[in-house]
Amino acid sequence: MNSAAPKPRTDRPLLEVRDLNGWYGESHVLHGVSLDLYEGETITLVGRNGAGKTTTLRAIMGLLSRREGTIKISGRDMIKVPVHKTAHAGIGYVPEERGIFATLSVEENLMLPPKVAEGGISVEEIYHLFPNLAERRNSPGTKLSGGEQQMLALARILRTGARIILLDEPTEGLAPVIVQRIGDVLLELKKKGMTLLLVEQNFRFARKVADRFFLMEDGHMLENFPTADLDSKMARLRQVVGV
Ligand SMILES: Nc1ncnc2c1ncn2[C@@H]1O[C@H](COP(=O)(O)OP(=O)(O)OP(=O)(O)O)[C@@H](O)[C@H]1O
Repeated sequence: MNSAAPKPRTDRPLLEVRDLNGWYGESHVLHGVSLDLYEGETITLVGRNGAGKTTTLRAIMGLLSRREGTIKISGRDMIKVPVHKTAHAGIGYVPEERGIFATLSVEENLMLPPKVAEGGISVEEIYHLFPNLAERRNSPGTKLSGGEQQMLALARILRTGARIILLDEPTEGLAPVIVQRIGDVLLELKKKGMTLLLVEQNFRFARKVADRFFLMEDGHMLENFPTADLDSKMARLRQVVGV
């Protein structure tokens, strides 16, 4: 468990979301969501199915039909930035469905997104971090296991130069040994100073990597607390999330 004392919050968050509202068409889904994410920190959004976790990630990336509120990266307001320029602020999104191109090889999938910011992780480093991707670099996407697809989806974003990575349910449907491997990779990325925003239902996994938990319900952010408080919050989480 990550029980390090929370660092004093005198610095500015790398990602700051204030009073974010989001819509799918006419359907108002996010109601004033706020969160802050500090450089090098990992936070996890938790909540029932339909609470608005994925929508929060999509709203941050500008992938909703309508959003209102404040989203700042390093103090720069992103709401008015065109969607195709969002990634240039050094933020990357790994969606739940992973989006691996079945007919392309591992390496082609990896090289597909352009580099959008300085300091991306090199292909050599990526293959060092994910040795099974190196072994399978010429295999087509169709031949990859779910775990390999998840690693490739993450690796592909790391190469772009993103320093803030939004990861939607990275362990969903994966065997325990692969979940463990993904946890180790995320801890490696934390050591490299990456800033991570996870959506995750697997608490045992999340407590290993997250510094704080953010609890959502019905499109609202209820509260956040450090991972050290997770045990004392379990009854509340059972009530809100149904774990
Ligand atoms: N493309 C869409 N069009 C319309 N409504 C949507 C769409 N996607 C999600 N919703 C609705 O938005 C609300 C929030 O969904 P969201 O996917 O963000 O929840 P979640 O907390 O990520 O849960 P899950 O784990 O089930 O994905 C739900 O009521 C859902 O039905």
